[in-house]
Amino acid sequence: MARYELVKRSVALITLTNPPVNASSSAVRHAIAKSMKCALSDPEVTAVVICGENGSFCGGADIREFAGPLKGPPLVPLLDAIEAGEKPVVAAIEGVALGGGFELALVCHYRIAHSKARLGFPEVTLGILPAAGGTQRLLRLIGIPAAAISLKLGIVDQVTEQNACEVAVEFALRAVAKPLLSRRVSMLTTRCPPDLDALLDAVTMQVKKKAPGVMAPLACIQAVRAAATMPYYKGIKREGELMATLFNSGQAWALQYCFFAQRTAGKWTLIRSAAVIGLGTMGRGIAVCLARVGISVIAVESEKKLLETGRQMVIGMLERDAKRRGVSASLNLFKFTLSLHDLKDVDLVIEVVFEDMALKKRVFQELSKVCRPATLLCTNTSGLDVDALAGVTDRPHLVVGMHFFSPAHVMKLLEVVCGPRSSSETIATAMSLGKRMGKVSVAVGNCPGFVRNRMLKPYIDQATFLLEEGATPEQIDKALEDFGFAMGVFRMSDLAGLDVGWRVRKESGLNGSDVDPESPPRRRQGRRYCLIPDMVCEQGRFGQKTGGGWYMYDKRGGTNAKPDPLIQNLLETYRSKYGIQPRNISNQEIVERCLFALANEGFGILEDGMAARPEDIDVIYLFGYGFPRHRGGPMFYASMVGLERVLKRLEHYHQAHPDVPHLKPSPLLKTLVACGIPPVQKWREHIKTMHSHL
Ligand SMILES: CC(C)(COP(=O)(O)OP(=O)(O)OC[C@H]1O[C@@H](n2cnc3c(N)ncnc32)[C@H](O)[C@@H]1OP(=O)(O)O)[C@@H](O)C(=O)NCCC(=O)NCCSC(=O)C[C@@H](O)CCCCCCCCCCCCC(=O)O
Repeated sequence: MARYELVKRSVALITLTNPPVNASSSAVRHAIAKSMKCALSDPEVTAVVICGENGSFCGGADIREFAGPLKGPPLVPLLDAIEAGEKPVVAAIEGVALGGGFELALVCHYRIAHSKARLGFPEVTLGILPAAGGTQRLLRLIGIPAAAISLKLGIVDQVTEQNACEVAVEFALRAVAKPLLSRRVSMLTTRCPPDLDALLDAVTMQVKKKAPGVMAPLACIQAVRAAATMPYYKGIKREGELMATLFNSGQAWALQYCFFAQRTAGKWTLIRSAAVIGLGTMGRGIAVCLARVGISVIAVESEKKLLETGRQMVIGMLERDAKRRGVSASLNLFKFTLSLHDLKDVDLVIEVVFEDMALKKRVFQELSKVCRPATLLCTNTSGLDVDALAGVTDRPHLVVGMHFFSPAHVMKLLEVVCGPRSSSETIATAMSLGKRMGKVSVAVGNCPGFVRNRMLKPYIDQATFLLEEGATPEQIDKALEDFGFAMGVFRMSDLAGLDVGWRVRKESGLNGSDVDPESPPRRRQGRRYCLIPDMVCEQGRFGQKTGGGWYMYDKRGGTNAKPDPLIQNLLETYRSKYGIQPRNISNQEIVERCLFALANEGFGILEDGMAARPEDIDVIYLFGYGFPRHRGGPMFYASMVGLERVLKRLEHYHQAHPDVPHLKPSPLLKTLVACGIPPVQKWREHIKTMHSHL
């Protein structure tokens, strides 16, 4: 509900995490209170920044909670305590700061707002008024009457086009040790026009004429009068009295009902029930995502023992998730079964069985027989041909890929994979289901690996080639982490597990018994191939889960990565076996080879029409691989470096490594350079092939 972390050593960053709009539910208020206590009592913390996750500061009080008994820490004392604190608190406002969200911003000592942020008090549309000090503080800040934009009014201290949170952290560091008294809005005196009574009377008349019989706007005017004529402690009391009258009024109930009715009416959905086949890690996560948004789920496994394990894990996840969100667990939405026949009435099925085409085809054939003709059939394959699966069904137009990322109930990204025969309605339904589950859904074409995994291959390949040439996993990771990734490629691979890639390489004939015995060393299928990842896996080292991978860990599942002499030894033996003279490799080369190869594949994807636009690729990398947001994503990063430079460096590296096709500059990159390097938003105009659905 709120994340607490220390940034720049001395700034406590409190991030509200209550999707979709970070409404200040009782759980959020509780988390804010706890985080503030932590920040104020920690001597290392000199300033605090409050922001909201996913581009939204806070949409105000959780209106749903108004229907029941009020629980959790009350907002007014919580906000008063923030304002009274002795450390500067800065609000970093992106998206919306509405109602209670705006009130939260007003008690912060400084406000940094993104230029597109929206601040305001829409309470009156809900039949109430801003009753957490909003009427009293805003007027003290901007006076009566007031009109114009926030910066001019002095509501915000800085407007930015950048990431508001990062700007706020820098701002907070500068605010340390500055006096706070004048920053406490409740301590200010309201600036009033001399003809206050006449002004308020005129406004009252207008309101009565425009909205006859409506109570909330009139109560707001009374609260304004209180702000103008009373000290804060009396004004806030008056605000509370007015709220108490409105809060339980039929008008407030009706208006709040309208708010939700309007949104419910817009929610025409095909998907009320779904099935998940396979209760491994992914299947369990997907099942939780579905149930979380009220979809009833039939969960299927092939064996009794697996079903029982899956059931217990799902229940545990649901209970933990519900506790975290302060709601009750929706266990009643679940049914667990061993029989596909139970799926005959569901609206949608997501297949999450083992990544084996023959097995998946059998499942899809069976689904074709048991499900009603309108049921959508989705696969969570991470790279297999969605159209080949569609081809074994009686409804290829209703087959689509829904590629979740692990852990599925946490990771925001969803790739909706459009096969050539998937209908527009099918794709639209999968996209809207993704949105409903709170995912960032991106439609992609049906090619091996789709977008994220297809691009990951050249990125990881470069990293392993650099190992062959003399680098260590630590050196490569450090260079990428300095670039901004939370984890370098090897630490990330250890976290994800090395065995999946190993199995995929075996299935593609790159390793194992299918390898052509005639192929020269370190070459497969006509191109350079690094054997080191396979050798690591052959030793049973699959990453964190086995206690060792590219690094060693203190235990299975450990997260503390330490350089492993065994890997160092393996690298040295490998290099001497293949006569490779190790060389010193610069961080610049590491970053360029990994990231330019990544972006180059992105250009290839655009050219093949497998992603609609560079922004889609960047969003996939921001939400599906933790690409550093301040770099914008791989395609934006390439544009910032300069496409001409990217092209030159790729040409240089390809010349040095002609057996690595991924380093050969893509024709689209060349075209963009040749036609004067248009901005990212215009690249689409230069793409010839476009997937019919994208
Ligand atoms: C934020 C928006 C602009 C976003 O718009 P968008 O179009 O992007 O998305 P949607 O509108 O579809 O919304 C998405 C989704 O989110 C839900 N939602 C949005 N806002 C809220 C919210 N505030 N609470 C709960 N849920 C919200 C929405 O329903 C959608 O859900 P779905 O399931 O359909 O996907 C736009 O959403 C928007 O404008 N939201 C409303 C913003 C707003 O009005 N905010 C003000 C809220 S009221 C408030 O903040 C009050 C505070 O001032 C004061 C609180 C103090 C309380 C003290 C109570 C004292 C009572 C005293 C009485 C005592 C008497 C007694 O003893 O009984």
